[in-house]
Amino acid sequence: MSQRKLMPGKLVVASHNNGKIREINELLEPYGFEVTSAADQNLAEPEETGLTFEANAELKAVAAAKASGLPSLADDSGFCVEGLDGQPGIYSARWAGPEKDFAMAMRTIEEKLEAIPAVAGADRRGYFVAVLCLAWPDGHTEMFRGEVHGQVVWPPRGDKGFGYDPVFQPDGYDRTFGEMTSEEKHGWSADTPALSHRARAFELFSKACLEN
Ligand SMILES: O=c1nc[nH]c2c1ncn2[C@H]1C[C@H](O)[C@@H](COP(=O)(O)OP(=O)(O)OP(=O)(O)O)O1
Ligand SMILES: [Mg+2]
Repeated sequence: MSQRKLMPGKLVVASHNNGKIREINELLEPYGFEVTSAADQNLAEPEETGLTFEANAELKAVAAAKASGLPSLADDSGFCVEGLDGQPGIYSARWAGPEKDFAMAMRTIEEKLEAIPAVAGADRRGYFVAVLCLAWPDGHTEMFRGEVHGQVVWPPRGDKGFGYDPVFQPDGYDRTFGEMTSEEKHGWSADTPALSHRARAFELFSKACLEN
């Protein structure tokens, strides 16, 4: 299917996560959209019944585009730990429970890694995934995936980000995402074009769908 450009105008960020909404707003900033979020618009939070990041990103984007009548950009993301066979993965938000307790979710990861017998040695590599899906009210969608690989560190460090940021140290850096400003997390201050999973997916999205 051919790629469709997104014309300047109103755009819904189909998310209820403030950390994500803030980052996506920063990434969209240069393009001059009139951005609102699904949270601002009181749109229902769809049940994430998909078994992949792609399926959940599409379901959130399509639901918001249908409900708002506006192009809608959803992000489905998560943290995958190699030693835990990719968990929590698509269940990353759910591991934090209804109270969105990420201190607990980070502790759960560490406890599961520490429970792995020393002979095997826990594989502490991990990576974030973000899939961005843009949906138009007529049902057309475009999808982009970004990943960033690194290590799970313990104890958590830094309070600048959200979610699992304090326990993730990207390859080539000695600080966690929790210790980075959002400019650094996006990759804007380094010579890499994009660093975080979200910034990497966004870069593909902007090249395909936005006027650069
Ligand atoms: O850059 C990140 N830094 C730290 N943690 C992150 C990041 N990106 C995703 N994560 C974790 C936390 C989040 O809660 C979950 C995504 O779950 P996910 O269902 O995609 O988002 P969500 O339920 O929080 O909000 P919503 O679905 O309304 O967009 O993975
Ligand atoms: Mg969610």
